[in-house]
Amino acid sequence: MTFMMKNVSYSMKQGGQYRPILKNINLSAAAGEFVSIIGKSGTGKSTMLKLACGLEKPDEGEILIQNEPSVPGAAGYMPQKDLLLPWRTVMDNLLLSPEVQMQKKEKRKEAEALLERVGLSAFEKAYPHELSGGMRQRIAFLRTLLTGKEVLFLDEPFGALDAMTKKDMHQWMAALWRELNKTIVLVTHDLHESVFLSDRIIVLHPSGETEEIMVQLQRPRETYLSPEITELINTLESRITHESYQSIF
Ligand SMILES: Nc1ncnc2c1ncn2[C@@H]1O[C@H](COP(=O)(O)OP(=O)(O)OP(=O)(O)O)[C@@H](O)[C@H]1O
Repeated sequence: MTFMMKNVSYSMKQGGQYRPILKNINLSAAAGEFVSIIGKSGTGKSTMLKLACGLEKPDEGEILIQNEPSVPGAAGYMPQKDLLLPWRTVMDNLLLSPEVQMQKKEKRKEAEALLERVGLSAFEKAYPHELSGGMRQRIAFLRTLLTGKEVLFLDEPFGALDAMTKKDMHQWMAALWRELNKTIVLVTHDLHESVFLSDRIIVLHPSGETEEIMVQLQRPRETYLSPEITELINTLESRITHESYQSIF
């Protein structure tokens, strides 16, 4: 497995007391796999990603990226907010990460090629405020890609986009993922998005338990709500709200 979380538990200090957030989590992704994490708000999805990429340490358990303990920088991470620096151009934003800065010359060439590949070359010298929301998210994703990591953790990258732009982004992401053969773990609230993009979907319950649903739809997938897609979305919705997974804490 390219990414693995084994028996991970994590609690957080809230109001002077530690409260368990994640309990005994087991999660993995094989090389080139696309895995989504869904679940009610506050169940700990973003926390799971921060643990996965080494930004937080678990109370118990083990987290491995390509068979090595996860440390910051072992994987690519795209946080919820795109965090493009407003005073830097698109190119300068792309070259921002410390690991990219170390090989700036090669990475600039790679960045140019990536911009070309996704049709954004004309915006190399633009500033973030000159871009649409969808473009900003594309640039933020390219910045994560430029780190050259095999495993990428994406926290709700399309959450703030309107429905039409989101649909375009889903197709864009699906095509790019297929082409680049990266391992992607995505947190999302959008069930259609999880079905459209994923090989496997993990439902994180308020109890801290997880449940796994395989998506066996052929690729490339329909962008409209076909009966198969609708059925899967309904299944996911019923799993998220399932009675037997009420909080045990
Ligand atoms: N800095 C913090 N200090 C204390 N508690 C926190 C902190 N950040 C998050 N939490 C708590 O940890 C729990 C999990 O938060 P997290 O953001 O991981 O959930 P989530 O499933 O990603 O939520 P959402 O879907 O709303 O983004 C929540 O109950 C939240 O209140």
